[in-house]
Amino acid sequence: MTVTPLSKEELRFEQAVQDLLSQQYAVLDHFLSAEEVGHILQTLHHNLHAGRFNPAGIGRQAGFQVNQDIRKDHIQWLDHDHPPEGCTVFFSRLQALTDYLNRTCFLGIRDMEMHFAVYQPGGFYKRHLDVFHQAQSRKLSAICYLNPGWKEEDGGALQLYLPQPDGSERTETLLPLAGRLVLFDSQVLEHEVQVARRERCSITGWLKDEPRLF
Ligand SMILES: O=C(O)CCC(=O)C(=O)O
Ligand SMILES: [Fe+2]
Repeated sequence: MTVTPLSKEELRFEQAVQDLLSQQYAVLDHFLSAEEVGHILQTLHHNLHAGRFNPAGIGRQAGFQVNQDIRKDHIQWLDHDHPPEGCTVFFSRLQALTDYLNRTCFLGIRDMEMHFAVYQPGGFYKRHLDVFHQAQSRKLSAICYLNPGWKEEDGGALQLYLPQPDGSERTETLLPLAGRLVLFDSQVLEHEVQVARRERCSITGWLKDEPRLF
């Protein structure tokens, strides 16, 4: 029997699988190159200045509300079947990762929902879980950051709260570095976005085990 060695990409995906299994989150640095991030940022800023972003809310459908004491970012939903200019590479790479997760972990991911997010200076998102009663289909949260030259003093870190087997909690602090993809278990991990001191941009969304109904 011949065994085909894993490609460089598959090796990275395999590491992400191992990290997800062992610690419920994974970080893939350089998921996008600096140039790819630059192209996506151009589209994001174009859409932002064209007024295509809305204040983000919490909850779904009838339960939806905008509460700027809890979260203070603006978002634009993206159609991954027709990605905006510059975003095709992001969606195809995320799809390749999703296919790998389905093949190796039987996660049964069948859909994704993604939006651009912008936190202006002073923006934050307090500690929360990404699943609502109406959105149990969210399996993995996926966030890809678009912030060239981000430094610790710029704030805006993602703080993950990791439950430990002994009942205690460990925190992990991740800077929103350009090209970095963070994946974590949407059902389990509470997290927050610390106050950003400069504009903080990302593509944020969820890998889901139910297809869209419309
Ligand atoms: O941007 C981040 O680091 C996390 C965003 C987040 O938690 C969310 O949109 O639900
Ligand atoms: Fe979240």
